[in-house]
Amino acid sequence: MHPRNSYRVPPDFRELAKTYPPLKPCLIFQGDSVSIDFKNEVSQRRLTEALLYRDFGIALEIPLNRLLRNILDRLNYVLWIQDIIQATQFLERSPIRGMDIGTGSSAIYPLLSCKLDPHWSFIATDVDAFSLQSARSNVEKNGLLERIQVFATSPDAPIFAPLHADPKTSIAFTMCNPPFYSSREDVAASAEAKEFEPSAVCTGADVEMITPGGESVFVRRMVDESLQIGTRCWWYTSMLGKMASLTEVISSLQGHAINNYGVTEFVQGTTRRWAVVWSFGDVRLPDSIARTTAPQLQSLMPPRNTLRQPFHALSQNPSRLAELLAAALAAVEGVRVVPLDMHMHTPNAGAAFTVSAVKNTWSRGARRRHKHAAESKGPAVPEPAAPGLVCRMQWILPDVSHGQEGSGTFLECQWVLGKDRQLFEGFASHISRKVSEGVSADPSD
Ligand SMILES: C[S@@+](CC[C@H](N)C(=O)[O-])C[C@H]1O[C@@H](n2cnc3c(N)ncnc32)[C@H](O)[C@@H]1O
Repeated sequence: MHPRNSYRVPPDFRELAKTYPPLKPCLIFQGDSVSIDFKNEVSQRRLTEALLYRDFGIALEIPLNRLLRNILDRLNYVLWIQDIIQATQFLERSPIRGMDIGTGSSAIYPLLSCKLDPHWSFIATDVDAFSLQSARSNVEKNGLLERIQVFATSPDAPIFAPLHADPKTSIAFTMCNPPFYSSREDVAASAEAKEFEPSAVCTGADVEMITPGGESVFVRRMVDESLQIGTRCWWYTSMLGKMASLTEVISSLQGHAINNYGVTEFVQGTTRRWAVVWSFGDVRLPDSIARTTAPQLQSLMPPRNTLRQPFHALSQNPSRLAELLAAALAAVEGVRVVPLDMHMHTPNAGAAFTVSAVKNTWSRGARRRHKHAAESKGPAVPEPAAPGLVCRMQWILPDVSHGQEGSGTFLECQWVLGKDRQLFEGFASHISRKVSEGVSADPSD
């Protein structure tokens, strides 16, 4: 579960019903304990409505013939999108506009997101007339008509129809909980497999749950379409309910040479869901957002954007480490180095710098080419204006409260911006080597 998801423990149903009286008839009293019947569709909906009302001030009516099983996984997904935007907001300043593909009758993602962040707005699409009407009414009931635009589309139209309709529109992200199954038989087979799960109520309409080829085909259509939309959307994302679909979507991204992507896993009880993110921009996500530690997913993970080199010597002398790092950075020609106050964000962070480089000036080959150009006195080649690499270099100092990983001293290089992985890895290894040389030459340890 996402660390900011507050639903780690079951609610006090009695108290909840006091705040939201329509839940009262659903309460089941057994001695001192109070619960509800999770297999009862009405009870489930009242519980979801009650939590949304109490915790987010959202007034919602969930029709009995449409899906909204629980909000825990919906909240997990919204919080992960928040993480992505917050980590990369140096480019996408507020206001932030997102698009929810297949918003459903509740418009749950736009409502939750807009209640959590007053700077966010949404385009919310769907193909189902009933859901569109119900979504509009829920948006209106919550006074969010100015921030959530409900957009009717059709199954044959492009999935990102609103971006096609207006080529000037650009957005920060897309999100989607796609129809999951490929057919009624697929729904039945899945229900059978879940026979013994305690809360296996699934009462969606066919249009919500079924799409030709299932979720994998739907999301791979998104990948194909995103090639045309490109950087008019910074972060394309989708939820996935089957591990096999995740494998197929990642393989589609790799097939299109989309290397700026990430995967996360949402675990809730025995249920696992995944979400995938990709981008054509050059902003790189921290590994904490784009990679999971789940062993069975490692083969699907993108390469690391954070490289760590252990340093045991001088671990008791953070100010000397800071000097060595500053000196190694200062010795690289043509890079801009800005010191950062990382202590505000990471308690065990030592000295930290943001480094921007227009091009490779540090490798032996680059230095040789530079010397040759200077000697030949030919016409000056204009420098590119934008940096080809931005990264954050910092010391991570021992911190016993952070378990094993926090118990050593590391030089960390986090890729923040750029298209060229070799440039990033080459720079990280150059600085690491220079700092190592400085540490070895230092008589004080
Ligand atoms: C699994 S439901 C998700 C509903 C809601 N987002 C939620 O999480 O509760 C999938 C939704 O996608 C809609 N849908 C199906 N095909 C679509 C398409 N091509 N474009 C937009 N929405 C579509 C369905 O009508 C349905 O509302």
